[in-house]
Amino acid sequence: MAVKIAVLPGDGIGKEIVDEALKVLEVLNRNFGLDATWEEAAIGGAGYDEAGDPYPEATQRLVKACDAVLLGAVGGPKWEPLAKPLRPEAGLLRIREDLGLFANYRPAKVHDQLLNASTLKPEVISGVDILVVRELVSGIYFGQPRGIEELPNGEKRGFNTLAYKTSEIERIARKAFEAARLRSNRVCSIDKANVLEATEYWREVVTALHAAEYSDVELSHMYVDNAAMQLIRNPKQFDVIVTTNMFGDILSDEASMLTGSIGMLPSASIGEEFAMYEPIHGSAPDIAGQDKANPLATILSAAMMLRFSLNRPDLADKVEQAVENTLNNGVRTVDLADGGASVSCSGMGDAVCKELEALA
Ligand SMILES: NC(=O)c1ccc[n+]([C@@H]2O[C@H](COP(=O)([O-])OP(=O)(O)OC[C@H]3O[C@@H](n4cnc5c(N)ncnc54)[C@H](O)[C@@H]3O)[C@@H](O)[C@H]2O)c1
Ligand SMILES: CC(C)[C@H](C(=O)O)[C@@H](O)C(=O)O
Ligand SMILES: [Mg+2]
Repeated sequence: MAVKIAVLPGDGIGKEIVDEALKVLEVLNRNFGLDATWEEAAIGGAGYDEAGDPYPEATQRLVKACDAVLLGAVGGPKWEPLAKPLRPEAGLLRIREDLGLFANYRPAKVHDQLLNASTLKPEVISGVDILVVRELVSGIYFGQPRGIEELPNGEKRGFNTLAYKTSEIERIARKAFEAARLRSNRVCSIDKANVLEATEYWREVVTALHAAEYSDVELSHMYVDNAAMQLIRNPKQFDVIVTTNMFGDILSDEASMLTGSIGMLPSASIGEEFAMYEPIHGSAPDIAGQDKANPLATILSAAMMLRFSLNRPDLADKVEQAVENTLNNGVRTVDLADGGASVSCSGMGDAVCKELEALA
């Protein structure tokens, strides 16, 4: 079946890493019977430069006409002086909201070949397989009121609102319980219920839903400060983590370091109707344009896209196997090389394509 992908490279290393994922899709088209086409559009700083809008109308139309969206990354110092709504990050938040992508799956799986890329002890991280399920379209990122205002005494203050409705908590918790049933059947819900009412209520709703519909799944609760510590102390205690937008943002970057590099973590953002796939990392301005970013998070995001949106779990398995084989061969981008020999971003993409071709 012919499928169409909206490709949004974005800024910084975005184009470099997305190009490598597209090479992988080309191999699948050529050798594995995938029938995918794609069309590129601008988002983030590129959208602002092209159309004065970080989520241009043409991009809005394209993403809704496609079977899935593949995104690189947005942001960079060039756009930092702009007002918040014009900044690249606003484009990313708007596409998530516009497409209703409330469930963000961020798997942190340790590859044993990369044990020495992590600063943590091998016995602590070997076998780690965590799925962070992050709420993506609500919480403090979207709560109203927000802003920077002047107080009567002339002092200024910045403020945001953290709020969660029952329906928003239930739908993300449901996704986490359902994911857990297909894995090790454990969910840890992470909150700050001891201080923040919005997450006190989060805990209450997760607990009630669990009792009503998912009592076969083992549920625990943890405060986010403890969770940040436990992720480093004993990450294997976690299977599925479900948490709020901001805590999920922070904890998934932390979890990525169990795998050796933030360049290893893919993600899928899913709603009722649309889905978008992107690495969890940003546009890495410090290495942009140097062909040294790790493209594996993006290639693995494309694998998630094949599995969840393009109805080709068989090809997702092949791509993941090709990545595994590439790592087995000792191929490393600089972030994974532990001071040893490394390949470029495109070198890593080529190596994965070669392994993929060998699986045909
Ligand atoms: N989803 C997104 O598009 C996204 C995510 C996070 C940050 N951002 C934006 O990206 C810009 C830079 O943010 P930041 O520096 O805080 O975070 P970042 O994730 O871009 O980079 C953090 C560090 O990780 C490294 N890194 C990131 N991706 C890598 C990869 N694939 N291979 C090797 N190294 C990699 C970078 O070189 C940098 O040292 C900001 O404008 C920020 O808002 C965008
Ligand atoms: C760039 C930013 C808006 C984004 C977020 O905070 O969600 C990023 O950090 C991410 O993790 O995708
Ligand atoms: Mg982030």
